[in-house]
Amino acid sequence: MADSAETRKLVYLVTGGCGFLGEHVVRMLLQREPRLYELRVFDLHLGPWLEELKTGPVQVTAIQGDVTQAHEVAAAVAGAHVVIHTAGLVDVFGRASPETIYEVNVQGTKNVIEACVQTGTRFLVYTSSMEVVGPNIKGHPFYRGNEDTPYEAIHRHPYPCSKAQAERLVLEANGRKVHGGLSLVTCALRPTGIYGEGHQIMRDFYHQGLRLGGRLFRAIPASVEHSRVYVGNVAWMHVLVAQELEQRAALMGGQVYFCYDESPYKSYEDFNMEFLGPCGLRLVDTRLLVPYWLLMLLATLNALLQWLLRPLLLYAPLLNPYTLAVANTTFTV
Ligand SMILES: NC(=O)c1ccc[n+]([C@@H]2O[C@H](COP(=O)([O-])OP(=O)(O)OC[C@H]3O[C@@H](n4cnc5c(N)ncnc54)[C@H](O)[C@@H]3O)[C@@H](O)[C@H]2O)c1
Ligand SMILES: CC(C)[C@@H](O)CC[C@@H](C)[C@H]1CC[C@H]2[C@@H]3[C@H](O)C=C4C[C@@H](O)CC[C@]4(C)[C@H]3CC[C@]12C
Repeated sequence: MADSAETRKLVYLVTGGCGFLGEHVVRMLLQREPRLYELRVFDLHLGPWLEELKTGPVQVTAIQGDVTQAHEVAAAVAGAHVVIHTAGLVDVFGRASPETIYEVNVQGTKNVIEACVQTGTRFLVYTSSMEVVGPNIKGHPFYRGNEDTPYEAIHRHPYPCSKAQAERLVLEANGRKVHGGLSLVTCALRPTGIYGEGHQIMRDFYHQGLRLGGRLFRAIPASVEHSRVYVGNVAWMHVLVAQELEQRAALMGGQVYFCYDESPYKSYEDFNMEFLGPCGLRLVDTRLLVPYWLLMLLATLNALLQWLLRPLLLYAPLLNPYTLAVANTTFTV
């Protein structure tokens, strides 16, 4: 589409816009949304890379703010046509308290919804997660499932519980009257395990491998499959949903969609090795040496150590009972 001033009229707000996914959403909007007039990037921690984005035709507004603070959210939302809400505390390693996870992921989402209602913003896209569905606490596999597949979504961990609550709030808010009398249109996207440029967990595996002399030790059978999805495709999915939400409000409003892009079904560790192998790491199969019960014991010891050391330092290894259970349960969409 021709780049002309009259086509540029939309104001987008991306919360969590400096995060792993958020940054890709910001860059995708600048590349693929020709109607963009202003792009507001709202985050607790603003990245220095934002400065380089301010030289283009779109007004990029960096807003340092906290989604748990309703007034800061309302100020950022006011005047926006579309909100893409990616901000969240993605913590399954015990770094944050359950209360903090709830405060950010649930209360923060409530604040975004109420800000849309109060200021008249009609379109809200929420970044939910596969974990809203599973794996559940019973370790039931979810094999090539979709949004309609029956599954007992029972959770105890603060992160999936908070994502499930937030997603429900977003979907229930669909159809609420916003300031000005029109209806709010909401949609939630459930990415599976995202990978790509800037993925911190992939970095953590890489550095763990370096510490172990270029080796990573297989904890999960290759037969366990996880769906993974490239971050650029997840960003594109968010832009597509945002662009279609107005024209297809009746079809998409209040709906939830898994995000998957045909990335190979592999175990989490084997999938990571697609990238870590070429970086010089190798995956050593130690399952004969370290049976599952011993892994669970080590994971439990890690959790105990984390609890004991908390007053002194943050000990948050990749292996804990929750991450082991999730890694060890097939979840493919
Ligand atoms: N990474 C994945 O595999 C994955 C998969 C499915 C869904 N998700 C969801 O995608 C979203 C983004 O995840 P990510 O992997 O990019 O995580 P991330 O931690 O890289 O990004 C989250 C961003 O939110 C910001 N943030 C956190 N608390 C905030 C607050 N109180 N106020 C304002 N900003 C705050 C952080 O500063 C960060 O920039 C999250 O909602 C997460 O639940 C992630
Ligand atoms: C130490 C081994 C047992 C190792 O295999 C553990 C891997 C573990 C850190 C990851 C296995 C599955 C990952 C989760 C999954 O990809 C989906 C997620 C949903 C998303 O919303 C946030 C990230 C995550 C919880 C992701 C986190 C890392 C794993 C648990």
